[in-house]
Amino acid sequence: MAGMEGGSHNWPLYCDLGPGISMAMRGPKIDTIVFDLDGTLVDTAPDLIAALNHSLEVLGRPTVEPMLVRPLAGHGARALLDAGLTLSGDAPEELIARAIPVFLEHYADNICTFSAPYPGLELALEELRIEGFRLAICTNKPEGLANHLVEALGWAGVFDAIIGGDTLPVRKPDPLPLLTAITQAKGAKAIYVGDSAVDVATARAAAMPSIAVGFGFSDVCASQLGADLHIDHFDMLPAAVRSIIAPATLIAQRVSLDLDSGQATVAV
Ligand SMILES: O=C(O)COP(=O)(O)O
Ligand SMILES: [Mg+2]
Repeated sequence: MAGMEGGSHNWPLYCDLGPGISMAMRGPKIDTIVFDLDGTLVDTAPDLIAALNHSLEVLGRPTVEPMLVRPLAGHGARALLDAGLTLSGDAPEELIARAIPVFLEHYADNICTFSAPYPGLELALEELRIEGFRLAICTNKPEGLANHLVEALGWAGVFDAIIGGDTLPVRKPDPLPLLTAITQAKGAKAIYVGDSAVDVATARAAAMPSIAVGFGFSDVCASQLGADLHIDHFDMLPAAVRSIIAPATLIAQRVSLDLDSGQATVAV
């Protein structure tokens, strides 16, 4: 680890470890893993884009190639409709407003036709549960749709809390939905796992570490999202969680040994 060779180091050594790791060291112990939903737990893009294309057909507009709008799949109905309409001309507000209920009705009726959890997710959740973590969802998807999807996937009871984009007066990147998810899950502190820059910003605003997944909807590479760690497959998640928590525990213990003497140094 950078800066740990050579016997002892002046406080604060944790600065070498990145902002999320240093946040993990302060205050209560991490006991909860909170997940974003669209593009993180579940590949919902096919059903969202099917709802978009249905809405475009109803409006008499041409349908779109899924790959053209996939990066917007985690940005909500309005952004998808705006992009879908713009591709074939204009996207006036009045048309978007008319299309939103059409989109939402079709999506609600077909929420889990093609949507599927990302590979390795269920095993990773089980492993985290066995290690004693609480599990929660913090998504910008409307809460009703989030609950509907979770039930359709057979996940009733898997998560200790589900906070949607309309659960509170504010949504991500405001930290309140993430903090509320932790409180509702009866946790104290979390790592937030997400697929977008908004998710990383939310974790940062809540002073919590984040892990970015590289298989979601973002067109920015996961390593560039500013998260503390990034993973390409859910089988890497339990180790990523441990590697955020373990060095913090290790260093905190070594630092506390020397805090008694008033000399905040770390013995290696
Ligand atoms: O549906 C949305 O608006 C975004 O959903 P997400 O926050 O789970 O990515
Ligand atoms: Mg997302």
